[in-house]
Amino acid sequence: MNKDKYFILDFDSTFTQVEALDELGEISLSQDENKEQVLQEIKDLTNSAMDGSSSFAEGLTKRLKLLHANKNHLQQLVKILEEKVSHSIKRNKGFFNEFADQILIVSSGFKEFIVPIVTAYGIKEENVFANTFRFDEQGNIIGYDEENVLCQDKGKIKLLDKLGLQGDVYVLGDGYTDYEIKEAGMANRFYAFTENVTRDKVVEKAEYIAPSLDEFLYHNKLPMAISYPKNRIKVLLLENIHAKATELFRKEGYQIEILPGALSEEELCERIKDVSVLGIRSKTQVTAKVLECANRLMSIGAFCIGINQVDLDASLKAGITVFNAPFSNTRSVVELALGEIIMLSRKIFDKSTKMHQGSWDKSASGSVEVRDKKLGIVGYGNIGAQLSVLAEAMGMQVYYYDVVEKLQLGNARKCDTLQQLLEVADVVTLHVDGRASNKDMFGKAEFDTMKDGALFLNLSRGHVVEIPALVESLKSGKIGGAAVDVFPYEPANNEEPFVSELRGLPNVILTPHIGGSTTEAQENIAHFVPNRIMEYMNTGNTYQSVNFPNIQLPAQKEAHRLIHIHQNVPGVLANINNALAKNQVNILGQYLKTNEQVGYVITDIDKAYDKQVISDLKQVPHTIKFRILY
Ligand SMILES: NC(=O)C1=CN([C@@H]2O[C@H](COP(=O)(O)OP(=O)(O)OC[C@H]3O[C@@H](n4cnc5c(N)ncnc54)[C@H](O)[C@@H]3O)[C@@H](O)[C@H]2O)C=CC1
Ligand SMILES: O=C(O)CCC(=O)C(=O)O
Repeated sequence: MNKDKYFILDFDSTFTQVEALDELGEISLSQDENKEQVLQEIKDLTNSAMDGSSSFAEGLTKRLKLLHANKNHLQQLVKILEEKVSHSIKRNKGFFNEFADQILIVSSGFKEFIVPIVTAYGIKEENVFANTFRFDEQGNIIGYDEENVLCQDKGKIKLLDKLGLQGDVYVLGDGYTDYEIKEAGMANRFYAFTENVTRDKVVEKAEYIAPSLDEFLYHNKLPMAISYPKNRIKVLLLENIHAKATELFRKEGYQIEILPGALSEEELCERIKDVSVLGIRSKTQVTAKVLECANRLMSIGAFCIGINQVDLDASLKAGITVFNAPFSNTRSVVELALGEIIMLSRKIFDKSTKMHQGSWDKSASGSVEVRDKKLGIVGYGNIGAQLSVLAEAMGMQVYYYDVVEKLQLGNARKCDTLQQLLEVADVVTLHVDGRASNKDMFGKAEFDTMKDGALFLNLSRGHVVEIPALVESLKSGKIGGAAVDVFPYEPANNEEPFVSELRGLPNVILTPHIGGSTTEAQENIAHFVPNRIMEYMNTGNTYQSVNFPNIQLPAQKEAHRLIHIHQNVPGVLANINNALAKNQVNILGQYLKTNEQVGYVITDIDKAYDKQVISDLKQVPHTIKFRILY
C-alpha cells in the first residue's frame, strides 16, 4: 500500500456499539439456564482484555468455549450488528466510501461477522484484518485460526508491522490493544473512541479523545456528515433539571455540565463563557450582563413555563433563541391549587400541626365546603383556564379577570376589573405571568378589597405580591388563610434556609416553589425543552421559541443550510442575496421571518459552492450570528 494517510478502525464497541462476542452469547445461550452467569463471565473476560488487564489470547479461547455458538447463530448476529452500528459511523457513511482505499479495519474480532457489516459502508473486504473461526462438520465453532497474529497478544502491533504502511497512520478504537499500536510506534496518533464505552485505562493513555467519529473527522479536517461535532458544543444544566434532559442531550453527543442549584449573576458570567446551550428553571437570572459574557451561547432552555427570569430582549438582540415548556407542568400547578383551596377551607394544616403536637381539636368551626363558593382566578391563561374547568367540576362558581380577552370556559364569569373580582370572590388565586409590570400588583389595596375572611393563593411569581401587606392582612384576620408557593426571594438551593415573615402564621400553607414539581411534569419538560433546542441546533427551526421569529422549516434535503440572524434594518436580505449571487451559489430554498428587532433568514443551497461565500455572508453589515448546517 502506498498512500499518504491510513485510518485504522477497531470494530467491537467502535464501529458497532457493542462487543460482538457478547451479543453472540445472547443468541447462542438463549436457552441455557445459566445464561446470565455465563454471559457475565464472557463480558468480564472481554473487558479485562480490552482494558489491558489480562492476556487477550487466553481470554479469547475461554470466551469461545463458553459461547457454544454455531454458523446459524452468526447469521443472527450479523442482523443484530447491522442495527447496532455506532451512530456517528452510520451518519458518516460518505467518509468510508470516499476514503475506502485508506481505511483499514483492524480487529481481534472475526471476519465472519465483521466483513458483512463494514463492506456495507464501502470498506473493502481486503482491508479487513481480523480473526477467522474454525468450525466442525456440524457448523459448530470449535476455535479459531491460531496462525493469525490477531489472536495473539500484541496481535495488532504484529499485524501493523507486517503491513508496513507507508504514510501517516491514525488509529481510532476503544481498547487498550488499539492504544498499543501507537505505543509501539506503529501509528502517528491514537484516538480513544468513547461514543459507546469509556475505558479509563485507555482514556488516560490517549492523547486524543474522540467521543464520536465526527470529532475524529473534524480534528483531521476530513469531510463530515454534520457541520460541527456535538461533543464540542457545551450544554450547562442548572437547578436540578430532570435526568431525562441530560440523557437526550447526551444521546446526541453534546458535552454536558450539570449543577444542582442556581448560580448568581457573577458565577454565571464566569461559567457561561464557553457554553452554547444553557438550561435553567425559574431561579437563575439570565441578565443582559450574563449575555454579554456568553461568547458562544446559541440557545437558552427555561425548563419551566415562566420566562421572566430571562432578559428576552437582550437575548434576541444577541441572536440567542429562548425556549420554554409552555404547558408541561400546567396540570401539576392546577392540582396543587385545587388541593390547597380545600385544605385552606378546612384549616387542615393547623389541625394537622396540632395533631403532630398531640392535641385533638375536633371542631367544625371555620371549616367550609368549597361547593358553591366563588373562586376568583386572576390571570386566565393556560393554568387559570384549566383550574377554572376543574374547580367548576368540584361545584365552585368561577370568576376570572385577565388583562386580555380570553375564551370563557364552562360557566365561568368574566370580571371587567380586578376590583370586581376581589369584591365577589371567597377564594382569590393568582395565575398571572411574571412580567416586570406585574411587580407588586397585589398589595394592601387589593387585600383590603377582598371579602372578609377570604382565602388567597399565589402560585405564579413571588414578586407579584407585597408580602408585608399579605402578612398584615393575615394577622388582622382580613384574610382567612393563604397558600404561597413563590416568593420574592427564593433560596438558590436546598441547603440555603428559607427566611420569610410568613413563617409561623396560622392557616398559611408554604411550599418551596413546587407547583410544577411532579414526576410527570418534570419528565414532560425534560422531553419538551431539549427537543426544541436540538431541533433549533440541527435544523434552524425556531417554532415555539418565546423570543425569536417563529419559523417551521422543511427538511434539509441534499443541501447545505445557511442560517443568518441579523438586525432588522433595510437592505440586509438584499446584501445576503448579493453575496450568494456574487459567488454563483445555487439557491434551493429561502425562508425569512422577521420581528421588530431581528431578521431570520434561512437559505438552502447546493452542496458544492465556493467557500468564499461563507466569509462574505459573515461580513454582511448588521449580521448578529451566522452558521451553516450540513
Ligand atoms: N408555582 C409554580 O411552580 C409554577 C408557576 N408558574 C407561573 O404561572 C404563570 C402562569 O402560567 P400560564 O397560565 O401557563 O401562563 P399564561 O401565559 O398562559 O397565562 C398568564 C395569563 O395572565 C394574564 N395576565 C398577565 N398579567 C396580568 C394581570 N396583571 N392581571 C390579569 N391577568 C394578567 C395574561 O394575559 C395571561 O392570560 C407562569 O408565567 C409562571 O410564572 C407556572 C408553572 C409552575
Ligand atoms: O419548577 C420550577 O423550577 C419552576 C416552575 C415554574 O415556576 C414555572 O414553570 O414557571
